[in-house]
Amino acid sequence: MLLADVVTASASLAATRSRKAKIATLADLLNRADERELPAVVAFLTGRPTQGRIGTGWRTLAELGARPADEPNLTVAGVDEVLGEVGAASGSGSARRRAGLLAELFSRATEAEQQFLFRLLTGELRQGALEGVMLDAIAAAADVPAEAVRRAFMLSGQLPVTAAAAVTGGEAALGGFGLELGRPLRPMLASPAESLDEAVREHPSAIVEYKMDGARIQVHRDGDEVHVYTRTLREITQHVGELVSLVRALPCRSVVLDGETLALTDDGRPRPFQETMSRFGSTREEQVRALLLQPYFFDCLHLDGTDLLDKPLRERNEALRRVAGEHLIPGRTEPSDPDAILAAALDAGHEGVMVKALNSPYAAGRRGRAWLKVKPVHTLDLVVLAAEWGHGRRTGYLSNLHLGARDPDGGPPIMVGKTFKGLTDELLAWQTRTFQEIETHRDKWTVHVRPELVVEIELDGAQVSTRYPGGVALRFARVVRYRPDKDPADADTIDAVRATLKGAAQPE
Ligand SMILES: Nc1ncnc2c1ncn2[C@@H]1O[C@H](COP(=O)(O)OP(=O)(O)OP(=O)(O)O)[C@@H](O)[C@H]1O
Repeated sequence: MLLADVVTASASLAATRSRKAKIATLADLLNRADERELPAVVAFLTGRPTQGRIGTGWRTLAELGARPADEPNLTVAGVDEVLGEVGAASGSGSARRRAGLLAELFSRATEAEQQFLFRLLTGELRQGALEGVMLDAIAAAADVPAEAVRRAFMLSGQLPVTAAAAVTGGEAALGGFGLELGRPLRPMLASPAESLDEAVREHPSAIVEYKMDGARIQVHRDGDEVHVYTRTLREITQHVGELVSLVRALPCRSVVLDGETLALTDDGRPRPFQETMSRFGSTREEQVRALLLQPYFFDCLHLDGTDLLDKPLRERNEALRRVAGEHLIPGRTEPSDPDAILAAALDAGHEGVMVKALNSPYAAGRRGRAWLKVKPVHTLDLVVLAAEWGHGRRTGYLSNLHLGARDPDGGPPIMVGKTFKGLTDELLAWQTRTFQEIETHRDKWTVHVRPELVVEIELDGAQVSTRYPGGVALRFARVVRYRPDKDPADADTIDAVRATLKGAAQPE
């Protein structure tokens, strides 16, 4: 298949808002692709080359300036191979080698292909929102139930692998995906509840536990081998030695645990989220010693040879207590007084509580109602689109953030407001540096960036506005923290922003 076919499909995806039309375009393309190139086609369209990030900066690519070819002749397989070589280049002279390979690739691409490759390599094409559409397209192309595709994706975490299995082996191949020790699966997520009362009414048979203010971890142990993954399935084993030793000492042979990790202050309050996240990228010994992470487990997906994913929480809970009883998330009870647990959680500096239905299976990768979160402070996770240079004390710093909500149909983020509130001096310095690394262009006041960073914003709801394309604007927005554990695909949608309109119209 020619790269040009993928580029054309990508353009038609961008040109329509209809989910049905997108699925039809994708299914048609998948059907035309050769078995061997199918994974690459899926990877390119969802903006994630199979080789992962190639470590190519925007500037390097912009400087290539290759004259475009007249006729399309690049194949998907050919491009995939070159990107593989680029990704594999290491050691001395590797930067030059990478630039050489890319220059050669770009010189063989037409103008439209150059633009596509550029956006693919800089991560600009990465549209997690397209994932749902792609899952349905795979189901349509392979003529298998969408649920079977979704389940395989949850277990493998990889769309290209799922697509190849669906198209080559049908439902039987998809059914072959199980929980595999050492292969992380997408974590189960929660839905917001209006209030604790409402949540408890919805799940009369439930447990309530703290929603702790840390970072999600998934731990796999097989014998002595332990792996630790983040919410986005990034492996962080080498950074969290203390968690590895702790899990290795648990009374079992094999286990998969789901939980939250954080470091506490001396008086037992959560340390700032930024500090916990910084541990995920560092092996510096002094940093490790200064910030010892503790795990707080809340689910057990596998124990000693038995998969528990499809078992009800009640049963998973028993396994969890048996294997990790000393490291449970606090508060966890079948509540007689849920309000007291919520009060205690807030008192201890956490966000709120979770209410989880005892009869529910573990729905990997799903944001369902089996888990309800109750948080008194309303926040939204939004994507940073740009920032303006500050004034006065903030001269020289990128300050006022332009914020976007996710388009549920897979389009680019939709701007909903700006804020410069809540930024510490440290964050100002950090964002001034970081934004210029992911800059796409700038004008006199504003530096525009690739929509990669997710920031958590506290707000007083939204108001109707003609200033922004989504018809809504944030009210009294302020930055709570950056969310490096989230992809833009995890950001809140424009619908979630609109859902806060009502509250804004009726101040308490
Ligand atoms: N007891 C708990 N059970 C499940 N998740 C918990 C718990 N305590 C803290 N968490 C965190 O909350 C997240 C689940 O909430 P949710 O599904 O709403 O994801 P989220 O969108 O990341 O939420 P938020 O932005 O509110 O942290 C988990 O990813 C985990 O990091």
